[in-house]
Amino acid sequence: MTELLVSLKNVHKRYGGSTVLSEVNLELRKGECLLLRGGNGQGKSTLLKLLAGLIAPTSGERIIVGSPPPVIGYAPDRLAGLAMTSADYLRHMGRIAGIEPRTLQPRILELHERFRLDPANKTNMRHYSKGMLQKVNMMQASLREPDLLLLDEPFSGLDKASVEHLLSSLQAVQQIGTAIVVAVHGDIPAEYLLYRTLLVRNGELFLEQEQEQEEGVRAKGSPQREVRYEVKSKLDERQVNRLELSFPAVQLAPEDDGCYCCFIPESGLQRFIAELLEAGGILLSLQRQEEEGKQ
Ligand SMILES: Nc1ncnc2c1ncn2[C@@H]1O[C@H](COP(=O)(O)OP(=O)(O)OP(=O)(O)O)[C@@H](O)[C@H]1O
Repeated sequence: MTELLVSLKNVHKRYGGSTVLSEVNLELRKGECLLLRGGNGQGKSTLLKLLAGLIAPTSGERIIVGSPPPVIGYAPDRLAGLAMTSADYLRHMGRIAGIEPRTLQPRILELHERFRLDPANKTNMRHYSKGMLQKVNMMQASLREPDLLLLDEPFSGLDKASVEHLLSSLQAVQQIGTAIVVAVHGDIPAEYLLYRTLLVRNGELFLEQEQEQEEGVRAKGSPQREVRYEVKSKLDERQVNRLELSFPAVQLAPEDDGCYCCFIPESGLQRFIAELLEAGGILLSLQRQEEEGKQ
């Protein structure tokens, strides 16, 4: 399995007399994406804050793995419109986070470019739209190139094009090995992201699904294309079981020559290969396929 970053072991959280989370056990690994779904007041934000280390469990443990420990970026559910520009805000936050000025400035420019905001915009953030504030919120969380990115309702206030753009940015972030946890109310059109979904209900976590979408995130007007990889490998039974457990949505089909073949969407390839090799499997061939997607 890929590297463990953070785990919660038998965590309970109470506010006053009321229990918000009970017996939460959760492991987050490099490069994975976890969607936390649930209605209002079910405990999603509380869980994100526990993972971020911003609040302590009432009982149970939060374990951080690695030396140096993983960098964690956290974007709360909303950012207040402050009387400063986005670049000034990020400069402040970067200094507080201990980023050196010569690294900070290019990082701020890069994040403005990634989230399509103008770094030279002199407008105060208090005049920003909800969507623009949401972007600055995520830029703040991404300042230190986090190993784990925790996002609370990042899509609220974003129009369709911005949601699609954010999803493709998250895909790029996941592909370089960053783990992402996103709290949302409903479903998200998370094409290309390989993720598993946990439902937070009455303080407990329920595994919903591991989702693998093969349709691409599409820029308006561009042709719709699906990219996937045909992976052929030599695996024993134990290795097949391990891969099936980690990637329930992927079918490992036995071939006549005793090898296994499966199709992996581009977004999940890196994680799948890492797991296959770590389990001791032998990679025989990898073939890229690109075809017209369905309308
Ligand atoms: N600091 C706090 N003090 C007391 N109660 C709190 C505190 N923070 C959260 N709660 C309560 O804990 C419960 C879970 O809140 P939380 O914000 O984690 O839910 P949520 O699933 O994120 O909800 P939403 O989707 O509405 O943001 C709610 O009943 C909330 O009122």
